[in-house]
Amino acid sequence: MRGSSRQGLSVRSPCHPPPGVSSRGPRGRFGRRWQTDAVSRKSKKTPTSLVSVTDLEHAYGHRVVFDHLSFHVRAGRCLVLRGPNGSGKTTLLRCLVGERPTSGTVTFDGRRVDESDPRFRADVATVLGDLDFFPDLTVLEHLDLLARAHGQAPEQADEVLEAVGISDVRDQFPGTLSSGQRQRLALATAFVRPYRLLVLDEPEQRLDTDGQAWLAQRLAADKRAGAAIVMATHDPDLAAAVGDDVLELGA
Ligand SMILES: Nc1ncnc2c1ncn2[C@@H]1O[C@H](COP(=O)(O)OP(=O)(O)OP(=O)(O)O)[C@@H](O)[C@H]1O
Repeated sequence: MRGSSRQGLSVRSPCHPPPGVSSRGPRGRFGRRWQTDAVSRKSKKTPTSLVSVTDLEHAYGHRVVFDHLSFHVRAGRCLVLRGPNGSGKTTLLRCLVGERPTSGTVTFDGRRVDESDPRFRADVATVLGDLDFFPDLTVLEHLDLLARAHGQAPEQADEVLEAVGISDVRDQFPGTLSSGQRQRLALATAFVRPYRLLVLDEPEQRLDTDGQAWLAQRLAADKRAGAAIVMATHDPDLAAAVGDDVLELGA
């Protein structure tokens, strides 16, 4: 565990605390760039809080990844998770979308998160890790299936393909795509459907410069449209372009 002088946020790394720092003391820190009221030691549940996290802890066996973590995310805001490899960003994102934490609560729109709840699934889009695509569905067929499942017009898949910049591979199978094209397809699976909360794990990875710029613009537009975003990223430019609040996990 490194660093302990923190403004109220509790994040714990898997490592040992330094001398004088309680193993249950507050950890993590606010980024300086984004003054925030969305991340606080004590979660303030307001009518516009879409996501509320209260006293969250997650451990793998005896290894505590974080504890005493409380924050909330409002509609139209983006919370950026930062921190070195292994600091717990993915684990936290997974807890937001249904992985059972060791203790603490996560609510979405006032209800405890339950990934089997159709309302939750309708409202929350995720791009977490490398997605498993059906090997014998084309790029277009994947998006078409998702668009229809979420009640979208048939042309929605084509529009998103165009927007994400992979319309030229629309008839290819996922196994034939480059890694950057796969990432664009992964993002398209979220963008082809409506959502109130978007949860992203390093969405910038494997994107070229144009793709990164487009992604930042798209996420900014999502916020203006009222979506909440929680995003782990190692890209300071993307964080600066989209983030309103930042939660740094230590290591
Ligand atoms: N299923 C698991 N079983 C045991 N330990 C795990 C498991 N998943 C993650 N961990 C451990 O939990 C810690 C946090 O992992 P996590 O993937 O959340 O980190 P991260 O901040 O997302 O890292 P990165 O920046 O590399 O993506 C790591 O030490 C990791 O080894």
